[in-house]
Amino acid sequence: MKREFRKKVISERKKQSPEFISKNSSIIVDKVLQMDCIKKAKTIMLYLDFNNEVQTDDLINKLISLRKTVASPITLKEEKKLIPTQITDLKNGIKIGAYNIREPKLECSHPIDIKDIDVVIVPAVAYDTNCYRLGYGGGFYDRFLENLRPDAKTIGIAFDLQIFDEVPKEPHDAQLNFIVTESKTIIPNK
Ligand SMILES: Nc1nc2c(c(=O)[nH]1)N(C=O)[C@@H](CNc1ccc(C(=O)N[C@@H](CCC(=O)O)C(=O)O)cc1)CN2
Ligand SMILES: Nc1ncnc2c1ncn2[C@@H]1O[C@H](COP(=O)(O)OP(=O)(O)OP(=O)(O)O)[C@@H](O)[C@H]1O
Repeated sequence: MKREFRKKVISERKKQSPEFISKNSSIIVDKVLQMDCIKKAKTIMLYLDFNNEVQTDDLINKLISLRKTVASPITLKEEKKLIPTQITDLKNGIKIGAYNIREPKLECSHPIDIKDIDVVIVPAVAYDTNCYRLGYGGGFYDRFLENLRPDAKTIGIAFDLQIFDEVPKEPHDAQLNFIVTESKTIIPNK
């Protein structure tokens, strides 16, 4: 169920043009920067995009220039773990990591205590209209989000084509506080 759904959405997203991806990413980034929880946050974790995900480089640069502490995950494939690690410079502090996804170089930086994170901007393959998320199938974010401070906020960013009335889900699947797309902001209805 999850597998086929994933494949379908990933292939649909892959078909989008570079212009579509960059134009809509920039709309989404502007909306995220207006959010209250982002304005208030001191420490923000967000992903480095791959495979036509909503692009985050501009958002990272803006948050750094606003003097936020910005962290991205280092992925430990075997342990199925994400290590949030500070980024101070997207140009020099990044290398290619697990699954060919860019990640911070640990030698240039240091891990961030998960309890210091105020907001996490989460990647996904698909979301439903009640803010449940379907990821790539590693369970990385489900495990990670369980250990956040209870008052930390989670924001999913995605294109409209990734939003469905319902996605296949299991009891461990995370429900986020907000989803932001190029056309709307969604909050849970229950
Ligand atoms: N930008 C970004 N970073 C992220 C995630 C994400 O969704 N987006 N992840 C969200 O959790 C984690 C990585 N999760 C992933 C899990 C599986 C595959 C994947 O391509 N699997 C292949 C098998 C590849 C292999 O084993 O080498 C497959 O399923 O065919 C990719 C990413 C951590 N970092
Ligand atoms: N909190 C958790 N604790 C233990 N196992 C988990 C947890 N979350 C997920 N898993 C396991 O990890 C595997 C992948 O989960 P799932 O298919 O929900 O991943 P996903 O949310 O799509 O991926 P990701 O979070 O990496 O983007 C499943 O076998 C699931 O049982």
